[in-house]
Amino acid sequence: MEIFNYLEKYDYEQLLFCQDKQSGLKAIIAIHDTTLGPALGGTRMWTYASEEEAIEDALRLAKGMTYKNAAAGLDLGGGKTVIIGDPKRDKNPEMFRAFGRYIQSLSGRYITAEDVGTNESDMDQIALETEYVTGVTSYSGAAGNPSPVTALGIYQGMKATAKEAFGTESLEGKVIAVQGVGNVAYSLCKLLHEEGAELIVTDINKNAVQRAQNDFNAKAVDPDDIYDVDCDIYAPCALGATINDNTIPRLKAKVVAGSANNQLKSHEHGDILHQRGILYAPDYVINAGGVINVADELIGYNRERALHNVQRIYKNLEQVFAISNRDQIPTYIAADRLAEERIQAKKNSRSQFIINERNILDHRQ
Ligand SMILES: NC(=O)c1ccc[n+]([C@@H]2O[C@H](COP(=O)([O-])OP(=O)(O)OC[C@H]3O[C@@H](n4cnc5c(N)ncnc54)[C@H](O)[C@@H]3O)[C@@H](O)[C@H]2O)c1
Ligand SMILES: CC(C)C[C@H](N)C(=O)O
Repeated sequence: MEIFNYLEKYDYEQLLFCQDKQSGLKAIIAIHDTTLGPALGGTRMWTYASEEEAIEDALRLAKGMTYKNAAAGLDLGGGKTVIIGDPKRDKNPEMFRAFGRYIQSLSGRYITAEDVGTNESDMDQIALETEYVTGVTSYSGAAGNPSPVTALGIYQGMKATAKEAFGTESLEGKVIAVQGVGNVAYSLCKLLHEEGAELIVTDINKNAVQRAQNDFNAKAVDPDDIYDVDCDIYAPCALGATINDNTIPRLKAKVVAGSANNQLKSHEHGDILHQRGILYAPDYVINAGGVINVADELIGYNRERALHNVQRIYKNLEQVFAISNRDQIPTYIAADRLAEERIQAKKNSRSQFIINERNILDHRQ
């Protein structure tokens, strides 16, 4: 990968490599854009096949956070970290403390939180070294695990998408295929089950599947079969790029709405969904509940306010569908426009986030 060419092409600000031999930390922090404020984005721990794959993931996820935070109306820029390693085998507290010191060295340009492979205890370790971490449990007024709130946002967004696609927001009796029943999707399935939706689930983790079968009467299929099932809604809630050349022709759903980041393998797959009349709820608009929740920590966490703000996802999606209908464009382009307009408006008055000016962190107690 020609790194500077890539950074220039998608206008990234910064890419950092952090190494700590003692703890085994190998982290890549990508800061995409800090026009709206400090970059907030989670830390993913994953076993990447190569360093290049890890860099690419950090970069793609960081850009997604810029758009997510902008579309959610937050005064925050976009960044993300990936830690190379197996979260089940390679984690240790010292690793997250070393990572915390690297975050601290950025003086607030980047703030972290949970993502796939990391949890509240990891954030608590990071918090021992830096204040620039959210989703922690270790002090009063902490937001804790963002996943249930992300699930609430997906649920709201799925209802808005169903209203657009089926003419009713009710999910009762709808058949919903859920790929990956981890932290977010378990809470999502609970809400869907309570509303009377029929669930078909899959996961590479058999225990996760079993739990969904027991708790929500879900039907289970093998991981690769989820694309072929007869359903109304496909909810990708595992990893990214599952909307691609191989899977689109197999989808029976009229709606794609789930929690995974970077669901489209590339932009053209958003075009193909549009041409086929499959309504796509842009990933970073529908899955913003978690970041809206942890961002509230920065101004003194208030659960009621955070949950109230998460309800905005319904309206944000209505706005995306309205732009898409008005301009006859795919929903992913409509969402990008929404986010880019907000960033551009701010850019007209100032560019990068510099810590020594008034900003969202001023409220931190
Ligand atoms: N946790 C949050 O608050 C949050 C917020 C926004 C977006 N997201 C995104 O939502 C997705 C899920 O996040 P999570 O926190 O629930 O993660 P998680 O790790 O708890 O759950 C993911 C699940 O997907 C399963 N999985 C992985 N590959 C699979 C495959 N090929 N087929 C089927 N199942 C597979 C895993 O076994 C796991 O159970 C991720 O893409 C994450 O980036 C999460
Ligand atoms: C809680 C958030 C800061 C991070 C979350 N994993 C996301 O992708 O939105």
